[in-house]
This record gives sequence, structure tokens and C-alpha cells, in this order.
Amino acid sequence: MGLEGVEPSVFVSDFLAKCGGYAVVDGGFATELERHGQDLNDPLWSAKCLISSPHLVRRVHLDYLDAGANVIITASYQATIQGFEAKGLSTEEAETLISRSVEIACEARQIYHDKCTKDSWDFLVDGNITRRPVLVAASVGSYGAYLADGSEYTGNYGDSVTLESLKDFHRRRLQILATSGADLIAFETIPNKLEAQAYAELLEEEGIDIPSWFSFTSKDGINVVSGDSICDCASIADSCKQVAAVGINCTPPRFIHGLILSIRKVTNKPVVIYPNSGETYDAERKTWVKSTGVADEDFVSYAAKWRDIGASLFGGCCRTTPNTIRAISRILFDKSSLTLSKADM
Ligand SMILES: C[S+](C)CC[C@H](N)C(=O)O
Ligand SMILES: N[C@@H](CCS)C(=O)O
Ligand SMILES: [Zn+2]
Repeated sequence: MGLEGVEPSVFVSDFLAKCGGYAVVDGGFATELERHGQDLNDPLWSAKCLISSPHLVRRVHLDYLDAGANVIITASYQATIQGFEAKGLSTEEAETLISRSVEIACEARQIYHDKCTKDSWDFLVDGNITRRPVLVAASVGSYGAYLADGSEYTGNYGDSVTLESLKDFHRRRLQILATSGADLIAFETIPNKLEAQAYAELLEEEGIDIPSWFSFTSKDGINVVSGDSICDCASIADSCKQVAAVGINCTPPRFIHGLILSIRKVTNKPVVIYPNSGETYDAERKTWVKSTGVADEDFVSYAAKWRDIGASLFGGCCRTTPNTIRAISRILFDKSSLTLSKADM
């Protein structure tokens, strides 16, 4: 789709208007691959399926489209040139796999729309079938995702990692994703201010002409995971004209309310929220462990509250499923039941 001269903020506000004021983002991508039987205990994590099972990558996008997603996020979170090369692939093969992640999501959208047209599934406006708007967001996981040690949940990259080294790390993949047919870039699970600054400078230097969102992770509801202030991080996103939305992902639901209020203090850009289930990630075993304390399983019921304090795009991250997304969609658009049982997660 591309910006074609449209301001990023206008592009997203038009999209939100077409969706009915709010948009539904998809849910845990890797989680759904695991539910389809994939073992992701690998340095490439979900990106390994771009090599071994692209048909499942397409299947997962279709699962989320069937559940009501308006934004599907590509399998490129942990797909990096450096990561693929470490597996013995050539640079060219790595670059092809990265663009392929976007092509597969676009194919899924086409399949979904063709099916809807055939079955007249989408809503009717004045007797005409209207397609549900669907954007393909190309995922850029943080440098910590590539490290494959869970450091997107700490943001501690050590002193050798600088603004320039982060820009060099991300540059080529960003160029590929921005020219691969995606509608926007989703910078996900950003753990610190340095990486947000690196992304903002790269967007400017590379003249990236599709909009982006910046989405941070937090483990206390006050700061991002590194301890940097969420307001400082969101301000970087606010100052970058190519950033069309700012928010939080892969963070326990109980922290989201306060984070939205903090983000709102420093930006009027739309807020995107896609929390995880509230469980804790064990990076060594690459598995999730149930946390004690607050029951986060019913977080879908919070979505209406997050909407009321100013968020606009809602989905789920790790350990959420198409059922979570179906329930979010129902709540946002006031369809039937407002409750979600644990079984729905
Ligand atoms: C958002 S985390 C669950 C992604 C996986 C992590 N980068 C790892 O490789 O262990
Ligand atoms: N888009 C990625 C984010 C991981 S935190 C996924 O859903 O697997
Ligand atoms: Zn996640």
C-alpha cells in the first residue's frame, strides 16, 4: 500500500476510521505456531518456520484473520540476516526469507479476502459487501530478540552496544521489510531508550516511506524493562514523523493501564496495546512459566477500559491465541458476550 504522500498519522487515522474507530491486532504468533506443533527451542525461535514450514506461517495468519484481526504481524520478529547466516544460510538467502515473511502475510490476506468475497462473510453496507480492512505489519524484533537469551525483557545490552552499532545491526533488514509490500513496520518489544533512538534515526536516514509503530516492554508499569522512563521512550516516538502509533506489547496486562496514562502525557499519536498473558518467560528453556499473584487470564475484559483511557489498537502478544483476539473483537465492537473464560485463552 505504501504512504504515497500520505502523512503517517493520516494513514493510521483513516485506517482506524475504516475499522470503526478501533483496530484489532493479532495475537501471539510464536504461540500459535507452537499450538500447531512447532518446537521453537532454537536461536531463530519463530523465524525458523520461515525455513521449515512457511505453510504454517500462512496458516497462523489465516487463524488470526478468521478471529477478526485488522492488523497481522509478520514472522520476521527474530528473522535477521545475522541469525540466518549463523545457521549457514547465505546473505541472499537470508534477505529472501525476510521479504518472504511479508509476502506470506500478504498471501494470507488475499486468501482471506477471496474467501470472504466468495462466502459474503464480511459486513454489508448499503447492500454492498465491504472488506474488513487488514494491514500487514512487518515485525522488527529488538536486538535482544536476535540474542535469543530473553534480553528483550531486560534491555541490558552491555557497554559495547552503542547507538551506531544498533543502527548498523537493524539497517539492512529494515530496508528489506520497508520495500517488501508491508503496510507498516511494527518495532516490537523495544526494551530501552537507546534502541528507540536508533530506530528513529534509521527511519529518517533511510527515508523509510511506510509508517511505523514503536511498541515497548515493561515489567513494572512505570518504566520500560531497562529502567528507562516510558515517557522518555514515548517522546522519542512522538518526535519521529514516520511513527504513526506508540504503545506496549509483551507486557503483563496488569501494568497496561498506568502505561497508557504515561504515554498519553507525551503524545497524541494513537496508542497500540498488545499484552502477553502475564506469564513469565524462561529464556534458557524457551518456555513460559505461570506467575503467581494477579490473575491476568481475564485481561480481555480490560480492553474496554484501555479503550476508554485512550488506546486505539488492541491485540495480544505471547501466550494469547485466536480466541483471545475473537474476544477482544467482541468487546471492542460490543458484539454479544463480554466475558472470556480461561478456556478462551
Ligand atoms: C518475546 S521472547 C518470548 C522471544 C524469544 C526470545 N528472543 C528467545 O529467543 O528466547
Ligand atoms: N510478533 C511476535 C512478538 C513476540 S514478543 C510474536 O507474536 O511472536
Ligand atoms: Zn510477546
